[in-house]
Amino acid sequence: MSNWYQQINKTTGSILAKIQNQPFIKELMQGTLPKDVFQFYINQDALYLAQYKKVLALVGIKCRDENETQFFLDAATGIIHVENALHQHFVNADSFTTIASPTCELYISYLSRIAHEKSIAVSIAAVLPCFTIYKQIGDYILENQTNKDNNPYQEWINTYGGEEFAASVEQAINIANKYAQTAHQEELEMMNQAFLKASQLEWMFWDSAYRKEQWEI
Ligand SMILES: Cc1ncc(C[n+]2csc(CCO)c2C)c(N)n1
Repeated sequence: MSNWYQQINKTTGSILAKIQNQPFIKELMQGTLPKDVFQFYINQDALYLAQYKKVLALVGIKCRDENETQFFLDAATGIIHVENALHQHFVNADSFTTIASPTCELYISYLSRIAHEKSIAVSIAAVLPCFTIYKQIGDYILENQTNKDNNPYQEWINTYGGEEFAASVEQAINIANKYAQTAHQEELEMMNQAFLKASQLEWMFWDSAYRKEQWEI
């Protein structure tokens, strides 16, 4: 499979279009997203990132090439530095919860299960939408917004749009494509399923934040 990502990105294109149309993304772009909704998102995202960085570290040590290992371990440490700074900037410590919402729990549990139980190729496919969807959404907002000077969420938008993040996303895609090249049919299908599921979970994560999803019981 010479360009696995190009194919799966095309197949899952309708999910990206649906994310662009989510009220969370529209209001984030307009700067009208209610503060409490954004706060809920940042809080849940902090819980997500705390687990996601461990998943990335696990993916890193499974890689067969030391440059790939370095890439995922750097990405994991990058989360500690960059994203924690962003969260500290936004999170009001008094209202911070340590309880993951049902969707947050589902997403981190899913990634953790895949990284622990499946091959390196499938594990990379599962962690990839986290990179690619945020890049696509960051770029989409930067290209379409008209309020860069007065959007209260500009710092968040700038983190995921633009050049610096693009280089890291490209590297993640290249590594995924490399493993897809030597994957057999059954493994390719599992890669596709993992990428699809993680993309669906990205949609669900924003949807759950917009609804400030709670445990019903
Ligand atoms: C639910 C959720 N999904 C993806 C990201 C974006 N993201 C988190 S870590 C990372 C890789 C290294 O920076 C990326 C792109 C997020 N914040 N929250």
